[in-house]
Amino acid sequence: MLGGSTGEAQKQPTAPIPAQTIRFTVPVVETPGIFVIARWVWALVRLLVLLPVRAPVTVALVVSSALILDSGGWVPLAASWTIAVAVLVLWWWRWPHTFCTRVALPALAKWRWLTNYRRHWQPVLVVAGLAESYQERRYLPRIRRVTCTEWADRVRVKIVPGTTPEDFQTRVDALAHGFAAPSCRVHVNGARDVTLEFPRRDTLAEPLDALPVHSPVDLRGVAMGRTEEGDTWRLRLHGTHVLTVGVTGAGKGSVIWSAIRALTPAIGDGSVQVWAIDPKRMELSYGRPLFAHYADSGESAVDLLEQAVARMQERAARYAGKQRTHTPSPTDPFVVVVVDEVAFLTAYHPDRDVRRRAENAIATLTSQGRSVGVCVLAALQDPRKEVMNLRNLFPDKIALRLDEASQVDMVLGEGARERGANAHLIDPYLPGVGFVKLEGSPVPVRVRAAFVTDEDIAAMAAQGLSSGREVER
Ligand SMILES: Nc1ncnc2c1ncn2[C@@H]1O[C@H](COP(=O)(O)OP(=O)(O)OP(=O)(O)O)[C@@H](O)[C@H]1O
Repeated sequence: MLGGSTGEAQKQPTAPIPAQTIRFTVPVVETPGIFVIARWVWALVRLLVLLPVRAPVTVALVVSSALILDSGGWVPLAASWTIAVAVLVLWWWRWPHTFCTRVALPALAKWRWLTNYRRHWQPVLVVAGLAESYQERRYLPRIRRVTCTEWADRVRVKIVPGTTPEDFQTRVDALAHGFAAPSCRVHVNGARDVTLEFPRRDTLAEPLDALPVHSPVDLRGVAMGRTEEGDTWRLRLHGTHVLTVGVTGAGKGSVIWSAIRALTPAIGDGSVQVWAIDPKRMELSYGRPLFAHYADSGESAVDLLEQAVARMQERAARYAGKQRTHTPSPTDPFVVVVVDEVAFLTAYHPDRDVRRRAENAIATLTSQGRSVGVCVLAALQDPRKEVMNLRNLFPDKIALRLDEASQVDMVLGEGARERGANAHLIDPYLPGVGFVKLEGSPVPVRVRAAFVTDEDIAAMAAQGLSSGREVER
């Protein structure tokens, strides 16, 4: 018989775990004072040797001032400084651009590095959770370089191995607040190499007048307004569909009108047609002469959409087996179907049949219209699925001011808010400001649409008609 019962062999759940007999640990050896002092001396020598390389201008100024003071006294020193300042003022006055890029911005970058980024780097990154610990050592992302543009600071960072740029992208709010900036955006340069961009001022605070119209029209990027970096914001229309979302007063009208304005020369020569649906009768009615078709009631809007579907299908049948892309021409114009407040047709219209037909037509146009030269440019106030379940059929989306943080990802796609697209925080006094994703980059860009006034629209309508275009009704 085996010794002991099964019950005896079982461990009591409360029984203490026996201590290990031998534990291996790293011995702690006290560092002798001489080593500590030697390290400080080495750091000081290294600093003095590297200083002329790291700050050549400052070192040259200090050394030359000291030499002048030593050889001639205070008067020659004051005279030299006066001449140097006069030369700088002359430079700034005669060549402000080169003064800015060669003197002012590099000096500002040094100042910002010293007083903001270098000073707060460790605490901000540790508290934001971007410093890593391994075997009791802390690893901190390293600042490679700080540069300044006219409106932002750019901090180039070498990230800790094992972390990813996404770790920074998900902490942009913490970084922005930590370095006292209104926002922060992360650009990936390469492996372990990112740039953090901190705006110093809002370049989009001032409204933008309607942009000049250029002919011929480039449908791959019509000029809509300005990006935060000061470039022209261009929106592709041919081969895509665009959904603009924003609360009432967010400036959806300025997005629609900026696009139509850029198309005016092509509307004039007949290679582009705009078909407009205007349920509010306020937004688009002013530019009626520009539109090939116009509808302002539920039934007429659905008729217009179904007509666009028929045109699209006729074209697709004609192209089948012969051509795979559409080239705009007066015989086969590029059709832009503009739908203001699309939810009126898809969710709010009392007639169920109108809602169903409108949804079917929009779904058909957005899923099949791209390659045959039909684009839907729609505006919407509420992006929730119950209101607009077709939003994913629009490849390009623009998020103007939104009501809730959760709506940002609904419009711009998952992770957009974490990457800094705070569309819910846009100032109500900045209509036309929003976020877009430009082609080839997951990072949302802040933009402002130009404001097209009623007078501009009247002039555009006159131009469209004076080109001899016949308006279909
Ligand atoms: N890009 C812009 N720049 C400056 N001001 C603008 C801009 N866009 C709109 N505004 C101002 O904001 C007001 C509201 O704009 P708009 O009517 O385009 O908003 P909306 O989003 O279409 O609102 P709704 O859905 O209620 O029609 C305009 O009357 C205009 O004064």
